[in-house]
Amino acid sequence: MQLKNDLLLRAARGEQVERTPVWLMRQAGRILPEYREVRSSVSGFIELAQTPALAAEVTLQPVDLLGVDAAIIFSDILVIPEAMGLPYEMIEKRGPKFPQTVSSAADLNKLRIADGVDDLSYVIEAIKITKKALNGRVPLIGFAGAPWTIFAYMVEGSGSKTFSKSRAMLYQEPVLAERLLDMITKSTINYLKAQIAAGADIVQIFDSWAGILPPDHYQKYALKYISQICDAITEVPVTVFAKGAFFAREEMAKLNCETIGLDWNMGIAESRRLIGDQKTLQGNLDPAALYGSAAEVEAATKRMLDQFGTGRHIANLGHGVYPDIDPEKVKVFINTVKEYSSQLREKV
Ligand SMILES: Cc1c2[nH]c(c1CCC(=O)O)Cc1[nH]c(c(CCC(=O)O)c1C)Cc1[nH]c(c(CCC(=O)O)c1C)Cc1[nH]c(c(C)c1CCC(=O)O)C2
Repeated sequence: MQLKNDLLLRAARGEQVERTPVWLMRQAGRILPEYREVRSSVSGFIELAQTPALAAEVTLQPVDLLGVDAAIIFSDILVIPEAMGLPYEMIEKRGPKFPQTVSSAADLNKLRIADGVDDLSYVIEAIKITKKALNGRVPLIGFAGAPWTIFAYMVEGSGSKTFSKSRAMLYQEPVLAERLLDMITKSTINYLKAQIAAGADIVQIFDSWAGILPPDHYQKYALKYISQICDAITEVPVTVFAKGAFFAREEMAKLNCETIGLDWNMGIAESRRLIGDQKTLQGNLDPAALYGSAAEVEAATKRMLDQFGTGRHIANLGHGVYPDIDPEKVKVFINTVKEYSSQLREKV
């Protein structure tokens, strides 16, 4: 179906756009009272994510209520370990927890490569329902975690300040680590292809824990596998967001992807210089900027847009929106992008 608003896809491919498209990482979630209401009607996050009609409903909320230029399917990156045989729990106010983890070949031998269709049929179903309900209004973003970030959760069993267990495995058991990374990569390719077949118009790979690896390990244990995913996904544009990987920007420019996400520590002009003009850049307002007054949010958003200019850009925050941000401030961010980026193009 022809999309009515395909700004995001055109910007990703480097085509001319009338204004900069805008969406927010983690837009489907706790910032909206409407989300919390749906969430409270079920036992918790996992039940919500596994009930396709409700997952579709909360995916649509930011499109209807905030006016973003894309929907992102409501799910989590941790559905992949679960589909491989390592279930997770989501502990209220604390985050994800894996009752079992991977620390030996015996643990790894119990896992399988996810096929992405049968194992994750609830996500696929949610995508189909969402696409129908969107009726072409905006594109739908599919996503997955990057292999390194998924590996880190599977080995560690939860979030961590240092991820020292998962980093230790790279030194102590590199062959085992590579086997696990390879299984995650194959599962992720299957999963992203299933999302695309169900209707995802673009996919994003989240490498949230990129920033804890040294550059040589990032190349060997992270980018190598991201690169395999980028090469395998030929159907739709791909965005790679590697939080904290400022040291890898030149290497990332070589990936077979359309868009590179920037976090808020990454300088915009410097990133453009390192990455070149063959990629679209996505980001990168400090998520904490939305704690400012409406006038401050507007000013900060304009400064960001001035720096990106009218080149290849998708506006976003530098990481996910914080749960206690006032949705009104999110609207100021979105509306400023829409209005000011149109004005910038009228000037040239
Ligand atoms: C690292 C990571 C996770 N999940 C995700 C990442 C990568 C992005 C990033 O770096 O933030 C990605 C994710 N998680 C969720 C989405 C939904 C789509 C969206 O709006 O972006 C996406 C894209 C829903 C969610 N995932 C989670 C929630 C909150 C659960 C709830 O409603 O109680 C939501 C809406 C839970 C989650 N899931 C995860 C953590 C650490 C937590 C707990 C902390 C937190 O709440 O942010 C793992």
